Amino acid sequence: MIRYEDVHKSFGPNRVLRGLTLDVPRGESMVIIGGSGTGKSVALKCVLGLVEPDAGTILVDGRPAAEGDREAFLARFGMLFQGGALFDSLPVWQNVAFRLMRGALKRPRADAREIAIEKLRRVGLTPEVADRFPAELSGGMQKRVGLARAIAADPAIIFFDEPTTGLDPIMAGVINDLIREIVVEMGATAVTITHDMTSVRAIADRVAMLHGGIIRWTGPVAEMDTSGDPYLDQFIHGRAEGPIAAVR
Ligand SMILES: Nc1ncnc2c1ncn2[C@@H]1O[C@H](COP(=O)(O)OP(=O)(O)OP(=O)(O)O)[C@@H](O)[C@H]1O
Repeated sequence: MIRYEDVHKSFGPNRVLRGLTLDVPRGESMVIIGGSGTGKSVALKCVLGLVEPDAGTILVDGRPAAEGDREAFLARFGMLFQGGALFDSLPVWQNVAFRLMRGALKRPRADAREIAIEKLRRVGLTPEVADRFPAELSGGMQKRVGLARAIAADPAIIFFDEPTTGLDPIMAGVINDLIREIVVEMGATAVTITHDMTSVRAIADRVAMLHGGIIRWTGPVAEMDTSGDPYLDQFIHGRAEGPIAAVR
């Protein structure tokens, strides 16, 4: 479904992606892990055309990601951004229905509102929340609203960028479980970036570790603990000592 073939990207002298090759199979949940600044976000942005690779190919359903009608291409994606990225000036339901009220996915306002309320319910929020503003909600509720927005248009592919950052462990667990349930029930292809190993175990079918600009290890989440890869072992156990140099 998503295939990276030898993708390279530098910013000036900073060689971030140095031959990224990775397959994300259709309907699977892939979690990308790796240290800060290793290029996880850059890798996702390359798929969406927000960053242009210097070399290599990215295919989505066998077709180059950068080709064709951009709006139709993006309409297939749902995204949950770090920090929720809600519009403060819009009530919750309009945040959820944002993409249903304009562009390729536009539909009548009443329908958009109805879908927003249904998606809010799916993430455990009551219809009363629909007319409130994001600033009136807790961080956990805002994250749920972001999740409802990500699934509003029933996307085939969903990107989750650090979905549990800033949440307490219990709320993080709730969001992890919701993500897992929703991805399974929608049959969506999901790519998640996270530092949170609890999230990895809750969300992933497969894991890919990005280090040194390449995929250092990838495999089913069940094989992560017995990979024998010293980089992966150091990362999943959070050890300061090991082949990955910790910057102090
Ligand atoms: N638009 C840009 N211009 C210049 N440098 C950039 C740009 N975007 C990313 N970078 C650099 O690319 C590197 C990788 O950044 P990226 O945000 O992908 O890391 P990450 O693995 O997602 O990190 P984190 O886990 O901390 O979010 C960093 O060194 C960053 O400074």
